[in-house]
Formats: sequence, structure tokens, C-alpha cells
Amino acid sequence: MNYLLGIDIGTSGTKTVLFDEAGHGVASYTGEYPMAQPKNGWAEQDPADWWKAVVDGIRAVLAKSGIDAGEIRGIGLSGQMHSLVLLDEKGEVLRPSILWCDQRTAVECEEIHALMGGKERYIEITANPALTGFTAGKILWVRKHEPEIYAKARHILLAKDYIRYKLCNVFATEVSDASGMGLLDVPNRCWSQEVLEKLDIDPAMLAKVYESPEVTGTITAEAAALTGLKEGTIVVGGAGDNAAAAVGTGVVEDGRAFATIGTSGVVFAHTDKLSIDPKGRVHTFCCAVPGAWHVMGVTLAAGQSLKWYRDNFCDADKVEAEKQGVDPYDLMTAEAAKTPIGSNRLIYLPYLMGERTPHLDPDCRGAFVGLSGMHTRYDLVRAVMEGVTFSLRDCAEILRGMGVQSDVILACGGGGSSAFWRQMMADILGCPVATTISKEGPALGVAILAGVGAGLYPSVPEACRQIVGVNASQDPVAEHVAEYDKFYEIYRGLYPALKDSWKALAEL
Ligand SMILES: Nc1ncnc2c1ncn2[C@@H]1O[C@H](COP(=O)(O)OP(=O)(O)O)[C@@H](O)[C@H]1O
Ligand SMILES: O=C(CO)[C@@H](O)[C@H](O)COP(=O)(O)O
Repeated sequence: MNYLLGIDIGTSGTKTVLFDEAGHGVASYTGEYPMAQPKNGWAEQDPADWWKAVVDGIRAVLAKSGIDAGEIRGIGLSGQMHSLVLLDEKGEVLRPSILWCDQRTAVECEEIHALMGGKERYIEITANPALTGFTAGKILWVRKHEPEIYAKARHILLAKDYIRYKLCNVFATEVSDASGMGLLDVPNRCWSQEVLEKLDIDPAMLAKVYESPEVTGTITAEAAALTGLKEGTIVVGGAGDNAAAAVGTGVVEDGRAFATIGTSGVVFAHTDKLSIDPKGRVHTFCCAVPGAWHVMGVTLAAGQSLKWYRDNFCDADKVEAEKQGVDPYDLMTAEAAKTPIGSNRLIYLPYLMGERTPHLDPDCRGAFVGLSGMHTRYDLVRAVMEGVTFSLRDCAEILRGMGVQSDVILACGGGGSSAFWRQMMADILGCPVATTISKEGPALGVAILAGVGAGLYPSVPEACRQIVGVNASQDPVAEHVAEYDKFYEIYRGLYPALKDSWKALAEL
């Protein structure tokens, strides 16, 4: 038999899934780890936690499935984007990874635009403005604030590419994830000499760039001994988690789109032609299909908002859920569903970590607006879900404005597993929302890329046609659409009303 392995280094945990050649999941394992927030707006993780979760995951799926590791034809890696890993000359990690949702680099982003002779030139090359979440600002931040660490740095990697280094002993990346570093010439799919020169970053520190289905290395003897994999098994480029989810949901052709509610929230559309928002509110990155791109809007605290609410205010639900043997999220959302649209006139702004699309503002923060003495915690749960979905609508509106359209949106991520949240998405986005038969989005996506790299499938779109199936959609309900529209209009007015207050708070 032929098997493929997909490994997704997510923010809440690493998911390792073994698939057969037809894309059916055979065994899976998730290893979780914490995210540290040492200061307001900072977010870090220890790459050692990712590596442990990967080793545990590979060993677990091999044990559960009982297959011979030699039957694995290829491995694909996916992961949280933008997160900076710095290694010294011995390949040792120099400091915790600074994550995609970290907001400490506002000053460095301004500096990048200045060094480039203006934001316009930078966008022309990298297709995006310098954003606090992206990697380039983080590199400049470490160089300025931790010069002793930067002096020792020899390699700059992203999360999944650090795992590739541990598995294959190579320094390699691929175009989709590299696009989010702010150093790639996105139209030409290679590192930009101009950007590297102007930012004074040594090109030797960067990994070699591949297309997503290309073979980047093979499993070393050391990694084989640690994980149980067979030495010499190929590892393909893989993709950043969103580009990987696109492959796993078949969003690999024009007119296809998906929306994720994971830790972050994303509305993602494939484009065969390069398409850039001149205001930089949505990202344009190379996608995992060689020669094509994607545009995506990102809201930083999507599922994270509900997780934050659950972990701080819903202990009673956790206890009750354990008694009933159900997931606390299912219990909370079932109760929230009993509250009317608009959460009894309560609006939540999901800016716990600042915001990218559409505001590009590291200083804004979350808010409940309209709180009254009659509100229950389930009104607040519903308001959180609605606020996150309004933020996805902000993303979708910009994509529509760029002429990127889709008839159906595929729902992904932990939040997308909730039928109630999917109906809310359909009603708020005004578009049918469906799910794919496989729930393994990014892991399946990179397993498919591994299959293409191993020669099991002729191309990424053809592999998706063979493997990815879609369930019936949930359609928008006209009365709900009209009702949500009223609250969305009020939601849209709240950011401009509060912007200066957030700035003042940040400056205290
Ligand atoms: N049953 C559920 N109902 C609603 N939301 C859920 C459910 N399960 C998970 N979630 C949301 O999904 C988020 C995790 O999504 P996931 O895709 O696993 O994240 P990541 O890939 O960023 O690690 C949680 O923070 C939570 O908000
Ligand atoms: O920053 C982005 C995309 O630009 C995030 O989408 C990260 O790639 C991580 O997302 P999760 O899958 O962990 O929510």
C-alpha cells in the first residue's frame, strides 16, 4: 500500500495524520502546547514543544496504524505562518519563536517602509505592506533589542521549516510560507535581493526556496531512529497552513474560496493571476499550486476569542460538559444558539491581539459594546461568535471588491466544525457555506502535495479532483441575513469610534 503523512504545526497544537493514497485518514494524533504572552500584544512559543509534538505524533500514528514505515511514500509539512525561528551555527534555537499574532514590531514595520524608499515600492516587490505579524519586522526587532542573540544567528526559519531541518538536516522553505516573511519577491517567487540589501539581511541566513510539491530533503538516520520513519523518505516543500488548507479543501482553481475559524480567522481565495489590494488590507501570497497565488484576509483572534472566553468565564460549562461527556464548546454554543440574533443587542469586537484585516492596527483591542445587567454568559458567547464572523465579513467584502468571487465558501478549522457557527457564517457572509468530507484541511493538503512530489498524482489540481469531496451546503436564510445586516452596520461603526481610545491606552 502507499501512504502519505501530513504534519501541521498549528498554534494550539501539532496534528499528524497518516493518509492512504485515496486521501482517507488512517490514524491521527494531536500534541498540544501553550502559547506564552509575556507582555500585552506579545506571543511566543518554544520550537522544542513543536518538535516534541511532531516526534510524538509520528510515533503515535505509526503505532496506531501498524503500517510498515517503508510504505510512507512522502511527507508534507504545514504550519502556522510568519513565526520567526533563529538558529545559531550549530543549529540550536537561540530564543523562543516570535509568533504570527505578536504585535511588538510596529516601529520596525515603519522602518522597513522607510528603508525601502516608501511603502509602495515594498508592496510592488513583496505584494504586501510590512505588517507586525510578518517575519521581516521580527528580524529587525531582534537585531535592535537583542543584538547579542542576533550576532549568533546563522539561520532564519519558519515553524514548519524548523521541523524540516530536524527531520532532514536541510535549510529549505517553499513559496507559500516564504511569502509571509516580507522578504520574498512574490510576483517572481524568489528572495528579493533589493529587500535583503535594503534591510541588511544576509541572504545566506535564509533557506532555499522551493515550490510546494517539490522534494526538499529526505529523513535522516537520526530522525528515523527517533520517530520510527524510514531513512530516505522524501519530504516535500509543503505549505503555510492556509495554502495547505486550500489544497486540502480543493481551493486550487479560480472561483474557489474557504473561510477558517482556527486560532486566527481567514477568508482565502485562489487566483491564477496576481491580484494585490493597494491598501494592503488583505495578503497576496504565492499558493501551493506552482505558478498561482492567493489572496486572503486575516482576523487575528477568531477561535482564540472563543477559547479566551471559555478559559476565563466558562469553568461551570467545562464541569458540566465533562459530566455529560461532551465538548465544552458544543455545550456553550448550544446554549448561545437559544439567544436571538444580535445577542440581545450586544456586539463583540474580536481584537484581542490587535487586528490585520481590515484595520492593520496593532494597538486596537477587544470590546463588548452594549453590555446590560440582563446579559447572561451565553449572550456573551453568541456575541463573541457573531463578532468573529462580522470580522470574516470584513475580509470577504474586500475580496469581493477586488473582483475575487466564489459561489460557495468551504468552512475549515475548529470553529468550522460547528454547524451553528457555519449557519452564522452563511447568514453573515450571505453565501452558502459547505464543508469538505475530510476534516483534515492542512494535513490532507500537505499529504496531497507529498503525493504529487512522490509521483502518485500528476498535479495538485488533478490530485484534488481525485481526493477532495464536498458535503451539501448550508444556505443563508433571508430573514437572518437581514437581521445580521443591521448589527453588522453598527459593528462597522465601532472601530472608528474606539480607535483613538485604544491608541491612548497603548500609549499609557
Ligand atoms: N466544537 C466547537 N465549536 C465551536 N468552536 C470550536 C469547536 N471546537 C473548536 N472550536 C474553535 O476552534 C479553535 C481551534 O481551531 P483549530 O483549527 O484547531 O486551531 P489552530 O489550527 O489554530 O491550532 C478553538 O480555539 C475554538 O475557538
Ligand atoms: O498569520 C496567519 C496567516 O497570515 C495565521 O493564519 C497563522 O498562519 C496561524 O494560524 P492558525 O491556523 O494557528 O489559526
